[in-house]
Amino acid sequence: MVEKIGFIGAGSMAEALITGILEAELFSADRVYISDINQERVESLHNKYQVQIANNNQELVKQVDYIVLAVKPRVVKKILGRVGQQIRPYQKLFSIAAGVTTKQLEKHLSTDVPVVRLMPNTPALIGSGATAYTLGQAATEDASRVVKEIFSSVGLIVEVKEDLMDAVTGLSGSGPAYIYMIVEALSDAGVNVGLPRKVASKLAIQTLLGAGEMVQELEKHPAQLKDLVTSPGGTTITGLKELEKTGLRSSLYQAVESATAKSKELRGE
Ligand SMILES: NC(=O)C1=CN([C@@H]2O[C@H](COP(=O)(O)OP(=O)(O)OC[C@H]3O[C@@H](n4cnc5c(N)ncnc54)[C@H](OP(=O)(O)O)[C@@H]3O)[C@@H](O)[C@H]2O)C=CC1
Ligand SMILES: O=C(O)[C@@H]1CCC=N1
Repeated sequence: MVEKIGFIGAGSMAEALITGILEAELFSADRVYISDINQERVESLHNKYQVQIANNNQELVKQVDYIVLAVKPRVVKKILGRVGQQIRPYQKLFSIAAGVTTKQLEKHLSTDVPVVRLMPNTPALIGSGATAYTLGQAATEDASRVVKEIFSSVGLIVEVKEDLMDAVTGLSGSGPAYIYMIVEALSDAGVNVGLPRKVASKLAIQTLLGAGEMVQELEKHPAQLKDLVTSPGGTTITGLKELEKTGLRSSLYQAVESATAKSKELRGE
């Protein structure tokens, strides 16, 4: 893209997105700007990716077309209180802060600044992210087109109504961590029954990848694919019985529900 993109907050998620968009060659490093209160962090990302350093958030806003707000939800208000009025209608504000609504963001801006609230996830780092977005009141088809172009370069992107953004945060925003925990637990479980750690980890990861790809490619209901693994009176049904007994399904329901509630709480209203 010929436009410039800048990240206010150069933490984990900004790094995942920067890596993904550079890898996808959507932006060159001379068109990507970062600013962060942590100067060590800024230097480290600059050295690693050759992205441009803005001395502060005000400088960044002056330099770029697209501003990605990638700070923790609790500092959004303070930052936009300082730079919000500087943002011009030809620019676009993309916020990835969990819980913070487009209305809350728009309070600090001129009424005609396009705002998009997004919820990406860390696999964007390797081009396998999942992002949902919703448009603010001044965001038109043009904002939608730009968001799709940028975020489809790092994975899947879907538009949802704003009242679903907290649920997205509980499911796919936080979801990679649930899956990493499952991989770790499966690998430990393999070690528990005698497999060497490396073998157990490799098998756990590939099983997860294979099952994920299969459910995506075959477009079958996951229960149908589960049935294919499950021989009558066999090993799988014995394992599944344990997962039902110990409540894997209800644990996941509960995790997504609590994370969704937390997303709402983070907006501080
Ligand atoms: N991590 C994830 O998987 C995802 C995160 N998000 C959202 O992205 C946002 C960032 O999350 P994440 O990357 O994990 O958080 P991080 O804490 O890793 O990154 C935020 C960065 O912003 C810096 N910062 C704090 N205050 C300012 C300021 N005034 N100006 C500029 N930079 C500042 C922080 O510095 P310091 O640490 O010194 O405070 C930190 O380096 C959050 O709102 C989160 O909800 C969305 C999707 C997924
Ligand atoms: O844990 C968090 O609050 C952020 C939002 C989604 C993923 N990480």
